[in-house]
Amino acid sequence: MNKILFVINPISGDKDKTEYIKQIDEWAEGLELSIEKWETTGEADEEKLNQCIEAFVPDTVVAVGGDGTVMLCAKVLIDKGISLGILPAGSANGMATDIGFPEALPDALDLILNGRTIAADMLLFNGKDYGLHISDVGLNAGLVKEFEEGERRGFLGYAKGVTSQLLNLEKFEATLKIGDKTVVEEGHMVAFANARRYGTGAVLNTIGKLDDGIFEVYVLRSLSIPGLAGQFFEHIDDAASYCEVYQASKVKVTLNEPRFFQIDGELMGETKEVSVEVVPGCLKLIVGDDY
Ligand SMILES: Nc1ncnc2c1ncn2[C@@H]1O[C@H](COP(=O)(O)OP(=O)(O)OP(=O)(O)O)[C@@H](O)[C@H]1O
Repeated sequence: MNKILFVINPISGDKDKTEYIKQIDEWAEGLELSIEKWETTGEADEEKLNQCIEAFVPDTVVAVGGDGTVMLCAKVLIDKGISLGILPAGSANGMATDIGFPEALPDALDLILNGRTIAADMLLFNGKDYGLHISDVGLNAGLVKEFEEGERRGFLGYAKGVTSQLLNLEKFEATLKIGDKTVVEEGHMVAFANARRYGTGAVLNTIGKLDDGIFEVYVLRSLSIPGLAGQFFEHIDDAASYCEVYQASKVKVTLNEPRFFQIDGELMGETKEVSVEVVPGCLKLIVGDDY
């Protein structure tokens, strides 16, 4: 019998999960399934989830939450051969959108049961932290910092923080060592993309695939209105001068001055150096029909 573990984040997206749980129960009725539900607590979840998986031994784990919940499950499932599915229920559902998971609960549940899986790559940062989606140093990580502080300082504080980030935008120099090639770039952000778009919908590249054994290093050289518009309307001009995209399986980036760094939306503080390598095909991931 197919065993499915639902990992439910009760606070994600500020959404009450009672309706999700009710629909999961109704869906499972009459199907040859053994299901279990487990709620995240926000503390030592990785360790607790590991124990839960060891005890239940599921065939599939389903993240019911946002990108943070997907990431938690992905980390725990590395090299385990257990499929990962998503019921998008966060404020940011970048990963679910990217791989074509439907937002409607019945459709997402149907995909979990009948969908195709791929052997997805993950990214390993500085030899210790895993990422699945998009991570970066510079502008976007600075905005993540303002957002996190803004939650404590209220909306006005947040707006002030974002404005100051954008008004005091300074370029930095980044030396990228990709294989035996070294390039020096100047810009506002260096992003490491296993996928194509941020949770906000902003598209970083149109060539990335989760299961190609490589990732894209995106350098935002300057902020341009056509460039920003392109990111939101998916008309990325690959020959544009405001950005550059490199493909790599391993990269070391050294900055001339420290900048904020974030992995899949989680702020890692300031840094002058980031090394990234791909961990190929380590995650069995359910994807949408059109992915
Ligand atoms: N029971 C809980 N109580 C408080 N925080 C929790 C709980 N369970 C998980 N969390 C926190 O939820 C975050 C992940 O949320 P997730 O990304 O899935 O949803 P989200 O609504 O998109 O959140 P965010 O907007 O913060 O990214 C993690 O920081 C995790 O520690």
